Amino acid sequence: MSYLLQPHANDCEPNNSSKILPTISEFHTTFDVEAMKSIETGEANQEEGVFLTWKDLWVTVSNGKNGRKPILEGVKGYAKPGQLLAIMGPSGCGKSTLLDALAGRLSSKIKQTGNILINGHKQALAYGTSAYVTEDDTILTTLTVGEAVYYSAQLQLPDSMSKSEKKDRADFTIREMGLQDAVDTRIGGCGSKGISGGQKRRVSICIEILTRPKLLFLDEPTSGLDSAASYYVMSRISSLNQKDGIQRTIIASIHQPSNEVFQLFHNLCLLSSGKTVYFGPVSAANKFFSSNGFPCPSLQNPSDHFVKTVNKDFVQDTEKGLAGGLSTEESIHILAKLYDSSEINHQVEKEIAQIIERDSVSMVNGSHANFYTQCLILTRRSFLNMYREVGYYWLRLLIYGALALSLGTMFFDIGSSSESIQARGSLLVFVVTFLTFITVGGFPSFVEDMKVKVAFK
Ligand SMILES: Nc1ncnc2c1ncn2[C@@H]1O[C@H](COP(=O)(O)OP(=O)(O)OP(=O)(O)O)[C@@H](O)[C@H]1O
Repeated sequence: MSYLLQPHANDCEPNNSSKILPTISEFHTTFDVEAMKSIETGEANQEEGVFLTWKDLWVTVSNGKNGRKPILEGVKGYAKPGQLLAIMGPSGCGKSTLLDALAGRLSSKIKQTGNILINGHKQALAYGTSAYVTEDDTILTTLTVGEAVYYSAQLQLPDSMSKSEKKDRADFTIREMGLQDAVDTRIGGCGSKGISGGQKRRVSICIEILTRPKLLFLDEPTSGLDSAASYYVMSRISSLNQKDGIQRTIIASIHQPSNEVFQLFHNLCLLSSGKTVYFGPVSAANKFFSSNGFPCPSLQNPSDHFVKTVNKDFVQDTEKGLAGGLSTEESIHILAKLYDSSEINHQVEKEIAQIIERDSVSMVNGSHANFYTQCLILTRRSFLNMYREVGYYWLRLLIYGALALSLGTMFFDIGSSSESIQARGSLLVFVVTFLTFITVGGFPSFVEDMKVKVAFK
């Protein structure tokens, strides 16, 4: 298992330039007791990873009176344990839709046909086997990194695990994502600076991998990050399998990976207007493009070249051009046709057939905390959030104090005559109305809290 202790050559955190490579002692703490236990007992090897295949996948949406508009047009592909698949393409080509379809998250208004098979069978993903990291980081900004992950662990992990085991899992996952130095730092948001964008992405991923899912979907994991931070986030994700011994299947939609990030992926699914232009090994993509008349110019990032070649949103300068001065539309059409008849496509079809034919174990449903524990944890987390939010408790307390003082002076010593009954009534109506209106002010905070709770499902 010596490879487990090999740090990645460029594993550096951009916000912490003094710490270019983790020290040996850090690596020893990263691969701590939990990882070693699961590796020693062979726990990870006993359980099979998730093989995902999809074929003839069509996704359509209603287009008003004009019938239905296709978003994905008969795409196919596969994802295997221990491998990273990148879904790439120009904006609006259907990356998120494909990811949502594979994760079973499409809304009921969207129609989907075709075969999506998990371990060769049509089955729903069992609880705890998959996780989906959305593009937006839905984390409570008032919590520290440690608190956010620990509360999540208490909510998501089963009651059969003790509190200390949940804490250990949370600590281990934090170290896995390289967040140990930021554990006591608040997440922060607009108005209160907290952890960096890259760290925020890693906290979101941390929360999602707490249940040790074997299938991980990531929607734009590097959006909004500079190239160094993107590399750091993606290299952490790609090294997860080596760290805890779980052979994860990782599928990520990604916009503009740097060359270093691109090389971390095993397979590439390149889409254009919902059609597959290329699906196959990342290492073979360059050869496929160059042998078909679209060589990557020297000094250009291959992934940029692929996306640029299949992007028809902007008029290309055909003189400078794509191969032979073709329009982008024609180039995409040619590439898609050449791919269909290519050896890579045949290999993909063979691979899909082999995955479907394999003998596979059906997935076991995991469990999460029971209703009572969830209520308790959510109340505690919500209280902490409101306690730290200045505008929630403390500003209100100040307003209530000022109001009590002014009402007290106005209605001081109103006596016990019959006129005072009317004054008492007015006071009561005013106080009730005021309290009702000020309660509405707490609604935005409640909505934020709701988003985080929904994200846990
Ligand atoms: N529910 C929907 N109703 C109508 N059109 C939709 C719906 N969902 C997606 N689309 C359309 O499908 C296309 C693909 O959308 P999708 O979000 O998958 O693209 P994307 O490749 O992820 O884009 P980006 O990279 O910009 O996030 C877009 O043109 C979008 O407008």
